[in-house]
Amino acid sequence: MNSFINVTSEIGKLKKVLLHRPGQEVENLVPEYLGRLLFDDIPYLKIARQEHDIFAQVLRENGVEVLYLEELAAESIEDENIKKEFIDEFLYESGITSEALKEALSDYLLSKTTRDMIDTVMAGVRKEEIKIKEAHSLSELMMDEYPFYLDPMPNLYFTRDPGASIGSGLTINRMRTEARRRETLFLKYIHKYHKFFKNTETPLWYDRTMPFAIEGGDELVLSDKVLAIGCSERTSAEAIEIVAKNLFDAGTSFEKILVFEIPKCRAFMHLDTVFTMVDYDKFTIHPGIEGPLSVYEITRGANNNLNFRHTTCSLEETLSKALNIPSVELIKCGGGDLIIAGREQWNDGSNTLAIAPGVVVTYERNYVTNEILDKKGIKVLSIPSSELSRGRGGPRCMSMPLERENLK
Ligand SMILES: NC(=O)NCCC[C@H](N)C(=O)O
Repeated sequence: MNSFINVTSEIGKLKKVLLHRPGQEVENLVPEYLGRLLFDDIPYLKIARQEHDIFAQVLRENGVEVLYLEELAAESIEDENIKKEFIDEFLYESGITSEALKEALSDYLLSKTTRDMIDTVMAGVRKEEIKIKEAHSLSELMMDEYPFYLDPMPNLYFTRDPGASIGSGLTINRMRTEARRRETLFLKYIHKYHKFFKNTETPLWYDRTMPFAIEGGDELVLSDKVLAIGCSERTSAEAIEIVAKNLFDAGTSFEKILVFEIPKCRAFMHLDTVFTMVDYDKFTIHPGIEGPLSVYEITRGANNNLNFRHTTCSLEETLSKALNIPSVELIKCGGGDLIIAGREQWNDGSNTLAIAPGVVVTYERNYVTNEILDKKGIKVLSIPSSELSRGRGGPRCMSMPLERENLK
């Protein structure tokens, strides 16, 4: 049976991608909760949307079919029973324990069209939006200062992280932080109920119910044989092992998982904050990551076990070996200049989205890195990014490829 997913590289011509157009969830960001919601500043929604629309338009103009998470999610739960199942699960995962509140929120959500309901759960529900009929408990009676019944999910426009396409399957991830954990519910329902997936067989290499954290920004498909996964602030060694085991057990083309141990801090967040592939032999990199790296290789072992090997090669050597080519070129964000690299890295200068070999989408504000890429023969399609960049993610973070052409 066919799968809806086909991603066997980071650079093969992009055919289908999943995005989320920033919505009211961004307007529910307030300074008090920025840190917990993983933002450093508040984007101006109107402009963020214009920028995001340009991103989608650039993709379309280059032959990419753009699908929206919010639309697919709504289409998946149109059936009344599925909608109720979704709401129950969503409220449970949002920590709603009081029966009266659960009822009030369910009624409120069910009174909307499915698409409005999806937008509402994404945006969050403020306390003033609903009335509880009658308080049955002290906690219902005592309204504390916290403004939301359901927290907003402002990170949804980084569709890269809740799931990842690998080969013909998906990982639906367990997000490290509470702030992003419910995001993966949408993918669960899409994978289970959407018509695109219904008559296909799309295996899951990882499932959101598993206890170990993994995020898509750490998952890079270097080729149909080699995966790179960052063991990072967001992704654990245990989850990587499970993904490796499932890929090998299913008899996929993947032969090796390279586990990059990267510093566990926000500046390095995910592996795709540190490097992204832009052409057959070219990568953009965070200048801080060049030195000898701790990399672990996972391969198939005897009796369905995994083999592990620790190496400490340079990034260059590791990547050229992985791709089976004589050498790779590492293009430093900001040309390696301390100030420029610092500034452009802060705005995701190394986080490019390749839409074909040697063709990338980047933020236009990273003009020094963009010029360097251009001089190296890379076609750079840059998009405005004053507001989108405030969420600390670039074009790769804002996109989840569903289908790429296989490389010849
Ligand atoms: N792959 C990525 O690096 N995604 C960027 C996610 C940014 C978001 N504010 C977060 O902290 O999760």
